[in-house]
Amino acid sequence: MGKTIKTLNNIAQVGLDVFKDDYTIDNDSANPDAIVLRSFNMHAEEFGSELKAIGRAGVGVNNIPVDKCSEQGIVVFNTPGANANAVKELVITSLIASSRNLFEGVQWANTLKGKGDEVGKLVEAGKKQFVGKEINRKTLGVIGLGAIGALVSNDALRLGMDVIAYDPFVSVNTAWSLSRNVQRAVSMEQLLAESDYISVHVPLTEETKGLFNKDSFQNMKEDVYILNFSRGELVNEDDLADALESGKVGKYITDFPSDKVLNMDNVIPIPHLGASTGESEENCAVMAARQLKAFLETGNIKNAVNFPNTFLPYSGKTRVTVLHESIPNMVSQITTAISSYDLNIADMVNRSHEGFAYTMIDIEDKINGDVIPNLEEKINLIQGVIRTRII
Ligand SMILES: NC(=O)c1ccc[n+]([C@@H]2O[C@H](COP(=O)([O-])OP(=O)(O)OC[C@H]3O[C@@H](n4cnc5c(N)ncnc54)[C@H](O)[C@@H]3O)[C@@H](O)[C@H]2O)c1
Ligand SMILES: O=C(O)CC[C@@H](O)C(=O)O
Repeated sequence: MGKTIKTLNNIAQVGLDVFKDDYTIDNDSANPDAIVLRSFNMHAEEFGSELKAIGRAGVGVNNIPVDKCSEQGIVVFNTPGANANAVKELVITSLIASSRNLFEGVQWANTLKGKGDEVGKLVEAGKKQFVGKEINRKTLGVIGLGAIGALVSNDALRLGMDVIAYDPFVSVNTAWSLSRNVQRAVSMEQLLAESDYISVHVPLTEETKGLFNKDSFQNMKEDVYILNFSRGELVNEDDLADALESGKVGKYITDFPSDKVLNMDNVIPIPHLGASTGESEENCAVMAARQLKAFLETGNIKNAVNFPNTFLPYSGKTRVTVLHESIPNMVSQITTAISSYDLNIADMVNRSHEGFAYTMIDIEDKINGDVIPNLEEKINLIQGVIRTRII
């Protein structure tokens, strides 16, 4: 049966092209099978009964009510690493450009328009206002060593910086990709105390909201430069205003300007350009679309943030997929329901992730279409089952 995809932001065409044949892209649909978005804020959205999956073409999912989605059996995907290079390039650019007062210098040079032959003389006289500092041999503190933090760390080392990093949950992938010359901070406090520049690359969660506050600013060196390409809410803006005013923070470079921050001195506001390259937008769109398509057609889950990665080779016969709570005795109740229709199981998989679980069971043959709604209903009645889909 045909499926409807709705987009809530501009999504690169090459990503939308993944949805061919049986798919319709309908941005007015009130009840799509899946939604693809970037930074659109979904917190006030109602979900249609057909909505099975949301694909975030990007990394941060703080714009999506993930808990509500889990409870309603809507799988939320993101695209880890797909825009990391784009963000890294802008972080490194901003690190150097802010150290050299490039943004302020360029802005000032533009004010000389119309000064005719005087321009050369004015430039030479005025440039002393913009004397900068070099990043070579300075210390960069990287908070969050995921896809972006690891790339930033490695490149900063290549540029001659010392790098100290903090991430209590560092993944095996990062550990493999990270230069051994990145120093591991034993605590946030150590990183804050030793860094001339701090770049933050953690998700916005209840735990990380306000990570930069009065106490953390106090721990930092005088005149530290902070780069925030993660999310604005990681920083307590009232405390930031004081830290900028006192000179504790020399510059705040942010990809997430707010009205408050725009009114502070020594802020470099960037209009959320971190992931805005053609390459990154295409990578994210294609990855999000492929993951959604695979899930809709086969039930396989890759890169969901609220349900476990789960893969079972798809035979094209009948597959029963069940999103459920991670509690005892679920698999046996589901298989009993299947057996009650005299159906033979060919293969199965069960995975769990932070309180939620996913079971996929392949039936030996294609099952009769009339059985499907009854079997679905029977499984849905099992306590702890969130959503059953028979493909
Ligand atoms: N500016 C942009 O356009 C842009 C683009 C991509 C991502 N982002 C933001 O950057 C964030 C990081 O992206 P990523 O691709 O590197 O994500 P990622 O998931 O690969 O890495 C995040 C890292 O943060 C670590 N972490 C979590 N909580 C932490 C804490 N309290 N202290 C230290 N480390 C902690 C995790 O262990 C993980 O290694 C995203 O969540 C998103 O908010 C912004
Ligand atoms: O879509 C974008 O341009 C930004 C995405 C970025 O904030 C992310 O979290 O991946």
